[in-house]
Amino acid sequence: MPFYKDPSVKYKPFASNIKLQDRKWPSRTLKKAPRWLATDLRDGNQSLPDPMNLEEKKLMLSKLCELGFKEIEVAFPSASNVDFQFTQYAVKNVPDDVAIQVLSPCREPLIERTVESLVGAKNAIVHIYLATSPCFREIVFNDMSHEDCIEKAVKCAKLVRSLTKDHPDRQDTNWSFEFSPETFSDSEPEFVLEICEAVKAAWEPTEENPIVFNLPATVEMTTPNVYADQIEYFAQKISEREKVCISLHPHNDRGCAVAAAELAQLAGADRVEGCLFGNGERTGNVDIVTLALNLYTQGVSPNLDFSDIASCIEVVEKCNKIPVHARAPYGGQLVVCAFSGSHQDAIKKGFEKYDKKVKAVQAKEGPDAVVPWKMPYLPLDPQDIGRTYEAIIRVNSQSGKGGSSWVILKNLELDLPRDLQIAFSKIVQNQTEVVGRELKSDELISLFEDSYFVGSHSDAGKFEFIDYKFDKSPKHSTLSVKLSDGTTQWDLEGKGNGPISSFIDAVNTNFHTQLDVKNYHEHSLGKSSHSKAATYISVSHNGFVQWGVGVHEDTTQASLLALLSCINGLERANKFSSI
Ligand SMILES: CC(=O)SCCNC(=O)CCNC(=O)[C@H](O)C(C)(C)COP(=O)(O)OP(=O)(O)OC[C@H]1O[C@@H](n2cnc3c(N)ncnc32)[C@H](O)[C@@H]1OP(=O)(O)O
Ligand SMILES: CC(C)C(=O)C(=O)O
Repeated sequence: MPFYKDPSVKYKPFASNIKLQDRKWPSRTLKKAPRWLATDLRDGNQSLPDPMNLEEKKLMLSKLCELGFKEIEVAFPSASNVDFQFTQYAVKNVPDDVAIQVLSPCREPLIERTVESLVGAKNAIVHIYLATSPCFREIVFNDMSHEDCIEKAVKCAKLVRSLTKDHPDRQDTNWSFEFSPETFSDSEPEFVLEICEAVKAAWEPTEENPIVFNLPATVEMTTPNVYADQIEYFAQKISEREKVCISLHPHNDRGCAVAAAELAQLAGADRVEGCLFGNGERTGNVDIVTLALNLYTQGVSPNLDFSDIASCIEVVEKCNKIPVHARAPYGGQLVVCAFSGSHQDAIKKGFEKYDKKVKAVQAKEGPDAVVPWKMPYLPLDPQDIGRTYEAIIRVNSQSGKGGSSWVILKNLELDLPRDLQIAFSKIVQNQTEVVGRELKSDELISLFEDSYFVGSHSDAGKFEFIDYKFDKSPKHSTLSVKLSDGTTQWDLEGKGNGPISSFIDAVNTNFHTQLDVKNYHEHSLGKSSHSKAATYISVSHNGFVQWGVGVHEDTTQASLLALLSCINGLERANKFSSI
């Protein structure tokens, strides 16, 4: 098959059929959430290679309710017994404020079976569809005329009416009605209006219980601005607008479903149908997670709760048996991760500034005060959707010092001084090249502890710390320190104006070395009275610089451990011998 040099011989550009005067949507912004309809159990389910079994359907339904959906399309009840029975399960089990929606084609026996499945529901929406576009009328319905199409839709609307709101035995249910002119976006706009007016007249909606006209981009065929124009045109022209709820049902064939849904809401739509993480026919239905969190990050409540996105992903993956893409907006595993050095640097600095601001504002205004989010590379605070900060920064060969020091800070609470960050990042870089992949957090932590002999690794070097005694005098302090290498024990003594200089004196005198302290940093760990001190020291010896880290409840011992860490580092690099 050729990939055409001139595709216009085969594909014609979408001929926009809208003559919209004075369009309003381009200058509007989204200020409130739409009514949402989750169709994971219908459009989502019908497109799965392995449709959900009963247990999976129950799990999905319960998750959708928990997320806060108030309208859920649970099935196509005339398709199978499983769909029928599941609708009855939903009737009995959804909370009273949730409306169950089901779908049927415009085929009378199927409509009857569909409505039967809803008997006993508190709130039910019967949804019927009929394709209206020239392509479908010609190909699927064998040249069905406009008139025949309208007649069929009206007949079915009347049938639904007689089986629901006009049925004397079914008055305990709050019945609503939805009509979808399927393939709306490829249909003649005037014809869509004509068929919807006829269906509306047959149903006779009220302001309190409007009819839902769901206007699907059954197949996405053009740019989202055209869909927005089509919706604005319909919204302008349909009569009794207050008795009509305009619903969107965008598919994602061109990858623009989210944009199309957003622009079409600006154009006047009230409601959006979609699926979690964009499951659905072909490329999927519009992704409701993205739409909702797009609103959230603009400061608009989506009226859906994604505070535990991980459990949402877990349910979606279990029920659909399709993984959520690692780059799916907001939820994807990699979307809050930065591997590259400059991104990590910016995020690390961003968190330092933000945390400082939060502390200052909360000290002034109380612990519940919230600071507006301003963070390079992260449009959403990962904590808001239940993701931990540890996952944000991950380290591979593209990372710089900021990434590995962030992981150490978040896991060990060690706030490494800049020069130590640089020294450690060289060790990390070397290791990522050796293994040829990302280093996981626990590998980085081990690498750090091994390199600087901290924590449980403090015994890994040649010298082990046994004990010390420090006599402070105004002129010259004296330090006695016991070290061991497992076979020999050294009792060293040195003088200086503090424990560090005394230790250096003790080592230089005993081992005939010329150690010189270059850097010293210290901070406390933890907030309790048992908090520890973390000390970072670098020493030079014969032009070679080695960093060491010491952590201990006793500040002096923390410094001595850091010095011993330096000596063990020098020893390991064969740099700890006298000249
Ligand atoms: C865009 C959408 O997602 S629409 C929803 C689609 N979902 C599904 O189809 C899932 C459930 N469907 C099913 O299980 C089956 O299709 C059933 C049980 C409903 C019907 O099965 P069948 O009777 O075997 O019909 P079949 O599946 O072949 O459907 C095609 C028939 O429906 C007709 N049809 C298609 N859409 C509609 C409609 N909206 N209204 C009326 N008839 C329609 C077609 O013209 C065709 O009729 P024909 O056989 O006279 O040519
Ligand atoms: C039934 C309708 C709403 C549909 O699924 C579509 O057009 O994609």
